[in-house]
Amino acid sequence: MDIRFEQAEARFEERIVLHPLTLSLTERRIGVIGLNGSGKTTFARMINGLVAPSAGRVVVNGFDTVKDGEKVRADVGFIFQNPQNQIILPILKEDIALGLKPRKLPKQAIEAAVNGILARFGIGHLAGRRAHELSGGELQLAALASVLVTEPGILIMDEPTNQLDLKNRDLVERTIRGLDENIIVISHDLSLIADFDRVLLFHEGRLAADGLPGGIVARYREIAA
Ligand SMILES: Nc1ncnc2c1ncn2[C@@H]1O[C@H](COP(=O)(O)OP(=O)(O)OP(=O)(O)O)[C@@H](O)[C@H]1O
Repeated sequence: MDIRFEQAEARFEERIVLHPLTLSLTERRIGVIGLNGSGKTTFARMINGLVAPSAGRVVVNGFDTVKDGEKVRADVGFIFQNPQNQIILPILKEDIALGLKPRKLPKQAIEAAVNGILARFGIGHLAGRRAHELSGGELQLAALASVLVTEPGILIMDEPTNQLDLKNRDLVERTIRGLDENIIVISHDLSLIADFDRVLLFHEGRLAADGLPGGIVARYREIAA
């Protein structure tokens, strides 16, 4: 994974939400923390080009997120804060197959990929279920499956354990820990990122601290106090 922010800034209607940021990310598991409204989601959305920089640029694996937006989005999977927004088609296995449609694979290959990804997350029994019937934890695992079936090189998750009860939170946390993919996780759940390779702390639209989880979480506690 090679993500570069080069003096990249984000503004919404003249208001700076992310001050110019220069940063290179190569670690496999990166956590992003900070108070509400500190700019975390905006930062994450800039990585897959959902938010275009108002100045500077963001380059992902050699591709500019604006000029080569399609290539970047094919390689950067994004799991939104509300997994309900992730599942578009009513039946889970149909929704997961949808992500593979652009590849024009034979029917059997699509079926094998869908069954394989559902099995990987232990939700094969939910294949024929309607998305709105799933519990919060099941929905989060389904969202993971729907994004990872396309094998993105980088996976971004925006508060993946936010709306979950303790049981589902543990399940989703364990699942995230078991992922082999390059991941960037925004989280208010500090235990989730406690053993990550690098943590970024945002505060008032600036990168306030950057390093190993222990020191950065301590700094966050000072800011929050
Ligand atoms: N599309 C938008 N238009 C206008 N303002 C926006 C937009 N998206 C975000 N903002 C503003 O930018 C600031 C940073 O928001 P952002 O969602 O990046 O923060 P965050 O750290 O992810 O917050 P949270 O932890 O609450 O999800 C906020 O003040 C927010 O209101």
